Amino acid sequence: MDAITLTRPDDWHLHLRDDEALSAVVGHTAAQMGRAIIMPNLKPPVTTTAQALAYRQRILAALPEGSAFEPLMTLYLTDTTPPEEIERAAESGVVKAVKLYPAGATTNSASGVTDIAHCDDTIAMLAKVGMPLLVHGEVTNHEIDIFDREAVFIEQVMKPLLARHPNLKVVFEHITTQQAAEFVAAAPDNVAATITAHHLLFNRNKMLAGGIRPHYYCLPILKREQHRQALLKAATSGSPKFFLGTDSAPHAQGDKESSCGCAGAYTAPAAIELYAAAFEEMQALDKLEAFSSLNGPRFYGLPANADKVTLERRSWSLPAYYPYTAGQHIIPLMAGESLAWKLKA
Ligand SMILES: NC(=O)N[C@@H](CC(=O)O)C(=O)O
Ligand SMILES: [Zn+2]
Ligand SMILES: [Zn+2]
Repeated sequence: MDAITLTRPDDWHLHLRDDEALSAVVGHTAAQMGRAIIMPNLKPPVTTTAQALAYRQRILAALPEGSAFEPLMTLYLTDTTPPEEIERAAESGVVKAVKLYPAGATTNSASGVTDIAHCDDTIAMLAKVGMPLLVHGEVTNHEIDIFDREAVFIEQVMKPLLARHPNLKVVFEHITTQQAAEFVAAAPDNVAATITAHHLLFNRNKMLAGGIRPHYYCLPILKREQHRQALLKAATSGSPKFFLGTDSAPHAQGDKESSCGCAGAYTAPAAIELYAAAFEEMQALDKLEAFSSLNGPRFYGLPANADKVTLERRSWSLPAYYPYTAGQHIIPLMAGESLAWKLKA
């Protein structure tokens, strides 16, 4: 097979940042994706519908001329988000989901939720209006080993949350473990998951063996091979519960290559090509369209994109870097390495 035609994909988990950084990165996603769920972890975070509307305008203003890319906005849940904010969000038609960051779990999560019990009425309102709760699923108890934080989260937070709110739509974001893949596969239809390309392609050896590679450091952290295999199996299973979410998370080179480097992998410029590589590894390219373009809209209650894209089998190399904010570069995942598939322009 030398070409594959797909319904245009969407990215159900994306970081676009703001200002100069936003302008530097948004075109990479807009060249591939019809829509993306935009993460709200700005500094300060996007906690109100009014802020989400204003952020959406800044994204639209930063898009390349003529782009039809549609940003789908989210709110950042805090201990004090009132249920009325969820009603406003639902009425806006522009905010599509609310994001739960356990306080301290990841980049810009300091204002996140300290105890989910504080949010019970607000989460009940989400269930009532049918708006998904997107979850960064890692515990923040620093006594728990970093490689175990997702599996422990399922037991300590996810299961009690769903027991309390059985109809709540939940997206377990960027799953990285066999436990999460199996949990979502067995859960009722109101529970789904996004999977990144990097967690499908790499295990922790890529980051840690033969030298430390900071551009592969992201949260949740890359796990051992057994978990990668479970994610590949889930993504290519044909189950509508699993869909594309790159978690493309740009950070300046200097902030990654540091004695205390930031978490986040930059995959937006080659997003669909990276997923194609993972699906090809499983000889499951025939399952790529459902994962990339159909399952996500179905879960969010939106139509699939009307246009198509074509991937061609053509070897190309990712550049060593992309320009970022003044004087800074971003190093993409697989910088300088080659990929077998290329999206036709
Ligand atoms: N994934 C990451 O490693 N980083 C994300 C935050 C997140 O999605 O947890 C970021 O905003 O940089
Ligand atoms: Zn996250
Ligand atoms: Zn993210």
